Amino acid sequence: MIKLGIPSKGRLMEDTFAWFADRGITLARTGSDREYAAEVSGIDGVALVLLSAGEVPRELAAGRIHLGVTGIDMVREKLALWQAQVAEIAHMGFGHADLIIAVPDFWVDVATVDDLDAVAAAFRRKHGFRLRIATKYHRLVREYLRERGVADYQLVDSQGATEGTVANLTAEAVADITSTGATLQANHLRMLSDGPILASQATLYASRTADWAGCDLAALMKKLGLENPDIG
Ligand SMILES: Nc1ncnc2c1ncn2[C@@H]1O[C@H](COP(=O)(O)OP(=O)(O)OP(=O)(O)O)[C@@H](O)[C@H]1O
Ligand SMILES: O=P(O)(O)OC[C@H]1O[C@H](OP(=O)(O)OP(=O)(O)O)[C@H](O)[C@@H]1O
Repeated sequence: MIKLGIPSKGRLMEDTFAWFADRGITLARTGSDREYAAEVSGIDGVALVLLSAGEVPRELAAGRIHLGVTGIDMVREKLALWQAQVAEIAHMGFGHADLIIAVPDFWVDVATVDDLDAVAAAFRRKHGFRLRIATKYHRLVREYLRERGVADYQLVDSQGATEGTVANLTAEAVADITSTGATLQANHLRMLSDGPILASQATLYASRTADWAGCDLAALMKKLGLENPDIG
């Protein structure tokens, strides 16, 4: 059996169901709204596992699921050497979101990462502690700022409602996902103009560590109209 892990709720789940339905595979939740059980029809040998989008990378890396749907941001944040552990099979064309850094609107002198760097040094001298950036994307933000030579900052962990941290005075800036920009605007934040740290969308991944014996991946790929991936 190929174990296919998909997000258990929300738009990501609905859009995943629709993406597979367009290709002749019906995924459906069974039981009550609260029961995380599901079934697959239109192809044999595939079992569905419903789980949080954030857990899909770990389950793929551990080989507990063969295939999984989640955002590119989730995989690159959670798996250090993601290419060794998973293969990107298909970008699915939904769940588009950009990981960005945003600062308060009234920081009129800060438009770019270079400006943020300058302000960060001044901030530390003035306040005696490093400028705080709230995020749940620790790995991606650290990597990005290191590559740009920004060092005078600290990350503050925020697993949700990240844009609220500035008004709550627990951070001076945020690094989070944005789609329409409405949440940033409502919280009086403005993204830096350098472009996103990462452009994410929902993606179908295959595990390189799972035991594929007895799994007919070729049949599934054919049904989905995709090339057979090299998962080594
Ligand atoms: N506003 C948005 N528009 C489009 N995609 C988004 C948006 N917010 C988050 N996403 C994407 O949805 C995926 C799941 O994000 P989310 O943070 O909701 O996952 P999660 O925390 O694992 O979910 P759960 O609430 O089940 O724990 C990520 O890949 C992210 O890029
Ligand atoms: O640019 P927008 O269209 O406004 O979307 C961006 C928001 O969507 C996500 O939050 P989500 O609703 O998933 O909740 P979260 O705060 O728990 O992450 C993300 O973390 C932003 O807060």
